[in-house]
Amino acid sequence: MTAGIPASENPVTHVARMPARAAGFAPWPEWSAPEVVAACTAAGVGNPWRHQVEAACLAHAGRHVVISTGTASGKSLAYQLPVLSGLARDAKTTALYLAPTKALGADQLRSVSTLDIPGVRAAAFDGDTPVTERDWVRAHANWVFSNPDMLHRGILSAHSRWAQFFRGLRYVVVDECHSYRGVFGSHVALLLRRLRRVAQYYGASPVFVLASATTAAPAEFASRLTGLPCSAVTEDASPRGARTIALWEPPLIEALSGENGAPVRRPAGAEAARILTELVVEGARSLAFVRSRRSAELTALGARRLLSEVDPSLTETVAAYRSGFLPEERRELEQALLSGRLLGVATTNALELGVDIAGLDAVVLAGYPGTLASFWQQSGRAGRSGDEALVVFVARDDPLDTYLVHHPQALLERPVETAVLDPANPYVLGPQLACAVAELPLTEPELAAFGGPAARAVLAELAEQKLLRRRTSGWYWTSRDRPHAEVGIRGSGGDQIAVVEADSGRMLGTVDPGSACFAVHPGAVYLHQGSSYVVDELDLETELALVHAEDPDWNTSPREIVDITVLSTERQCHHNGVTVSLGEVAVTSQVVGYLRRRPSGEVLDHTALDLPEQRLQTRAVWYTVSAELLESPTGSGHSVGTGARVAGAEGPGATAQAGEPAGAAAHPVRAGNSRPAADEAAGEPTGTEARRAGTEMHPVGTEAHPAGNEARPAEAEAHPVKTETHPSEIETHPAGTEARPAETETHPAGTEAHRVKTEMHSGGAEVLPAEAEAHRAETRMRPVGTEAGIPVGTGIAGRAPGGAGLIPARVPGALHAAEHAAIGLLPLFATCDRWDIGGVSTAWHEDTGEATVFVHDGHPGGAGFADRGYAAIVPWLAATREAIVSCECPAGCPSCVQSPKCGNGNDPLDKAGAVAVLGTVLGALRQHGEKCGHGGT
Ligand SMILES: Nc1ncnc2c1ncn2[C@@H]1O[C@H](COP(=O)(O)OP(=O)(O)OP(=O)(O)O)[C@@H](O)[C@H]1O
Repeated sequence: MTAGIPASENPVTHVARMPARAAGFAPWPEWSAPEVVAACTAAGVGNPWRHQVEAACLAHAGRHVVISTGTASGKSLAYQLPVLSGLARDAKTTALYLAPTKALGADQLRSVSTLDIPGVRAAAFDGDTPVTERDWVRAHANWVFSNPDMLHRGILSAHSRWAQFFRGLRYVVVDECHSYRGVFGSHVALLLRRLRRVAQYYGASPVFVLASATTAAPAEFASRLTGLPCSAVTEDASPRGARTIALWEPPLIEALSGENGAPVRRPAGAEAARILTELVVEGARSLAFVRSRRSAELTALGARRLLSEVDPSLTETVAAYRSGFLPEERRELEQALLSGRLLGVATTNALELGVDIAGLDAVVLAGYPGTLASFWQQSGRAGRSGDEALVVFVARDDPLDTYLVHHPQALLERPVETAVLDPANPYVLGPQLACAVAELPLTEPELAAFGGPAARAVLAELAEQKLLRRRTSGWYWTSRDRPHAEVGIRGSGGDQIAVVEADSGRMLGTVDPGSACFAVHPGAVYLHQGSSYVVDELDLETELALVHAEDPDWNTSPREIVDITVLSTERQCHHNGVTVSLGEVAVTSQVVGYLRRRPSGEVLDHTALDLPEQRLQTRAVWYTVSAELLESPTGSGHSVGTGARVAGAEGPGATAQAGEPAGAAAHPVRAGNSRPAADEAAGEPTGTEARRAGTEMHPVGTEAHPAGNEARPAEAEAHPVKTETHPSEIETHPAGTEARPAETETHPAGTEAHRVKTEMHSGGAEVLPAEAEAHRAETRMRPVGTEAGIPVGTGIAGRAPGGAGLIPARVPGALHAAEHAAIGLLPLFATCDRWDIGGVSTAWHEDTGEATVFVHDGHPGGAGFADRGYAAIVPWLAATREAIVSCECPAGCPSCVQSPKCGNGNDPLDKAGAVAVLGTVLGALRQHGEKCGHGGT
């Protein structure tokens, strides 16, 4: 695969081999219904694997259980066996199956229906179920396949029509439960509590059977999600072929320079196309996972083009995942791959779930899929018993990907993360409690399931709003209208902005109101099911965005101004000049214009916009560094380029910063992003989504924004996020696309970027104890000290930390760069997408009185990400610093400190300064025994 690549450009940073595993069997449990065993055997499952039997027996015995094993390990049988046996034995028994996507639900329904067990009447009840069939399902189906959205709007809201179904409810299956994270996860957690309450009302207390990709602490997570004590089955006894995993960092392209003259790497999608070509030529059946549908098309196209040069007869063996796969199309694809008619398929993560493809020869992942669970789920598609399989992880231009290819242990040896959710978020609790009370009056003893005191406070507020009434016996819904339609469980709630095609009147999707100015501002490019639209008008009052179909060869990225205010500080620790805090903040932002950029990164123009200010009240983690510590020399006596100028530091903004440090406070640097960043697969069935890519017109740079369009480094297109918010289950794609940061335009700062290299010194690059090992690993892979001009191995464990040695003019760029990278790395600790979070950095903040870097949740009320950041502050910032140091670029590029969505055009950014600041902050935290946080995952 690396044939033809000069040794000096070898993109492979690490190779690992995972041994084969033999199957472990267990006998069919004696309680299994013979007809179920017969049907499974006929379907090819002769003997169940041990973990299947273990989980099935727990469920049968009435214990809530989560099965958390690898890809294609037969998790379905673990719940099918007890459920089907129960249904076959007792005519009154019923079961509910919930999937995060309609497609997965349809797949599972098909698999159950194929077994054709007498007495089992399985049926779907989702947005696609025709109204004429719904009555039949309610009256006759004994296994209902649905999704959380439909449970919320279509089942619980009208539970009396489901009385018979609820009376017999013995099992609730929650499939792919690890996808219930963030705000969506918090909603689903409360939704399941509502389900339990309603079931109880009809006299049922169902057993919950959850299936999950491998995650850390699955029992804990399942218990948090259901509110019930759950056992976990994690010993995977399915057979697996041996796999070789290669980590691949695309080389820098000499001839191209990006934003501010930064170097540019070969796009991961193009690299994946090349690898896929090689694999197809070798006759290997392969899947390439990319981050967006457009990228899937481009990758398949690229591979076909390359194949036409090598062996034209092979071009037809490569296909792209097409949007909106129907179950039959999935089956066709599975068959085509199985039979060898197709050898290579480029796909989004929509094929991660609900597809029975395993035992492939190779899987290519272009870009980190966001979570380790997804990484293993996708790479698990490769591996045939008896044969070697290959997994290639290709890094995108992104700090997290850079970190991972240089720290293989973080990818290959870390326990899979626990999904983060926060059912106590008042923004989620409020609407959920309103629905709960509207379903059935809520009594005092029931409060505990909804968070006790937090629920009480929210109920008091709802009572004040006259939505419900408090009586001695509990809380009662007063309105005749049900609140359900107003509550979007995949977003932050509130009235959604409808995105409508003006000509046809067709509703394409909905956008969260908080994201509308970013996602569907006038002029924005809006993607829906792979098609492109341009927004003509956004009317926030009538909650309408009018669009027309157009596929321009440019993307849009909004620019915004932003401010952040600390509302309360909940936790705080001080460490000699460094303070780390966790609390509530108000982020105000205003989209003031947008850039049109070509996919190459070339900026066409800037258009001003007049849109209202948005306010986001959420949670943030922030750290401050005293001026003394920033300026004082490093512990080793070296200064970090005192007097050095960073790229962009001479721009207008930087000059203002340099001259008036206090002025920086008025113009904080906004970084980050946000929004319900459900995986593409998660949003597959329906959904809306939006992304912000923010920007700021103020001197100091900005990164993203709550939900925005943004430049996606490798694919030059927006990263799809979806939210399921509408009963009709319309699927939408992230509004907006945006250019890749790899700008081809020449930037005056580009020349400066190289100057910085010679001015960097070792100071601030102190290596902290826990990082020493990482450094050693890194040293093995690349000669340290030749990268980025930043020597990295100078630290001494336990030494008193020094200052950052920065002159005031460098502080904004250093903090800005540290913030960009920190946002990129938080997903490693908080199971969020970098789009779920945002950030602001400033050389002086009026609430803290010091240089401050904020990283905040992008959802109202927070989704638990900032809390994870606080808990894992030391490993998080250490990884951030490592990611920057690992990148060989001289002065900052998208692989380390540049953000694709930086509103300020990544200016100023001071890579060496960021390393110095992070080294100093870590030094202070470590010196005080890491009392802040708990050390992370
Ligand atoms: N005991 C078994 N023996 C042989 N094949 C089995 C056994 N159990 C399941 N299978 C087969 O393994 C394949 C994968 O099963 P299934 O889809 O249930 O796995 P999964 O763990 O849910 O997969 P995913 O990781 O995609 O969610 C199916 O084709 C199924 O028929």
